[in-house]
Amino acid sequence: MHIVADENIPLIEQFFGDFGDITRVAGRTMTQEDVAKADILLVRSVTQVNRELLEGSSVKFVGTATIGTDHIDLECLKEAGIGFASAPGCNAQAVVDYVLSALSVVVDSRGIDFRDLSVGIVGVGNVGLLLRQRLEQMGLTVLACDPFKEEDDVGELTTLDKVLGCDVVSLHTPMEKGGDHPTWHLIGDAQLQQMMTDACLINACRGAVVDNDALLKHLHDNPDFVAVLDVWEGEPELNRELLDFCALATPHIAGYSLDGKMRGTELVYQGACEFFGLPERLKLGQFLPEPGIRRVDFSAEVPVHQALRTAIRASYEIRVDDGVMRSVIRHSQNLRESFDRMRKDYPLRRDTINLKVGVPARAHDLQDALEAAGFDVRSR
Ligand SMILES: NC(=O)C1=CN([C@@H]2O[C@H](COP(=O)(O)OP(=O)(O)OC[C@H]3O[C@@H](n4cnc5c(N)ncnc54)[C@H](O)[C@@H]3O)[C@@H](O)[C@H]2O)C=CC1
Ligand SMILES: O=C(O)C(=O)[C@H](O)COP(=O)(O)O
Repeated sequence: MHIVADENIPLIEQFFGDFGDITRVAGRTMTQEDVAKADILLVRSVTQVNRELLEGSSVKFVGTATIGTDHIDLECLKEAGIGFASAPGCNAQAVVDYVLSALSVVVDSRGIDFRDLSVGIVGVGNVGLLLRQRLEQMGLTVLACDPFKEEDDVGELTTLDKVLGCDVVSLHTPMEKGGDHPTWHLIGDAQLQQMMTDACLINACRGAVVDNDALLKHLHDNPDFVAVLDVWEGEPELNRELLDFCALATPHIAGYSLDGKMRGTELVYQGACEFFGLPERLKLGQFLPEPGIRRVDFSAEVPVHQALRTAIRASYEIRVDDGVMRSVIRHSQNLRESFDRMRKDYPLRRDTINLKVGVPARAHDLQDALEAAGFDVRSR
């Protein structure tokens, strides 16, 4: 078989080497010609997989090493009898780490405790549910809405209107233009007006879930409003003025932990094995390297809130990514190229669970709080 894969998906040679020969291509500019002779096509979020791309090709299976599938014309694949797999939940942990790091900056800037915050979650799927569990265990007030979920499965649900009343609103829906509950411009002028003037909006799902023009206007009119954007309407293009108004800005890297990326490859490998009736011979565990920073230790005297902030940022520091983004975009002559370059060259980052946190055996509150935030807590 012939496999055509995006050049930025890790471990393709390791997982797909036994399937056949592999050609790597640039995902953003993938053409009909690139995929013409492929049996298996492996993509990321930057490749639009549609009728036009697949026309006349021999593709039998498409895998996307992503959670989101809005770049894939699923109807077209179904009609053509092409097998498909995505990677549900692969980088959910990384997105939750991203939101926790953003929240740590918000609480610092306000001089408050995490537990003083109410957080509204829009979309309680793999990311939203994990976030909810983490935040509730950490003692924050959480409201959530999701028209497709049952309370028995994801906990108490409320309306979007109520969620918009929280101190922080975090978006975790797919990008969907059609259906009964579309998410395209789910947050527009009317919804922003419903939020508190000093509320914080976090978007780490898809850019167009927020009307970016409306958000920019809102930020102009409400200087205390806080926007944290990982995803941008029309990316890799983005509005430089909007970036300047954001409290934290990153280039669609919320899910970019090494663990999340590699898990994405493993999941599409599993999907391909199932589709072609082949045995699964490989497991991700054999490829994941040891984490760099392995352990931080706290004394019993460290206040819980401070230990949480320190551990969260030792694991993932959103302000570093924000600083890189501002500097790169400020000097960029070519926004598209710069945006994709930051993503391609993204430094190695690990999921929170890889960070061991040492805590004295008698410091039970500290242990509980750090475990709630997702750390591997070792009592000593
Ligand atoms: N910035 C990044 O690096 C990443 C972004 N993403 C994006 O985040 C999205 C969410 O990820 P997951 O939680 O894993 O997806 P998921 O599919 O597990 O959950 C999405 C949830 O949103 C709900 N939903 C759909 N329409 C809604 C609406 N109108 N209002 C409220 N809820 C609605 C669904 O019922 C579902 O429970 C993905 O679709 C993807 O686009 C995912 C991973 C990384
Ligand atoms: O999984 C998703 O959905 C995402 O948004 C990915 O983190 C995006 O990564 P790329 O596919 O663009 O590398």
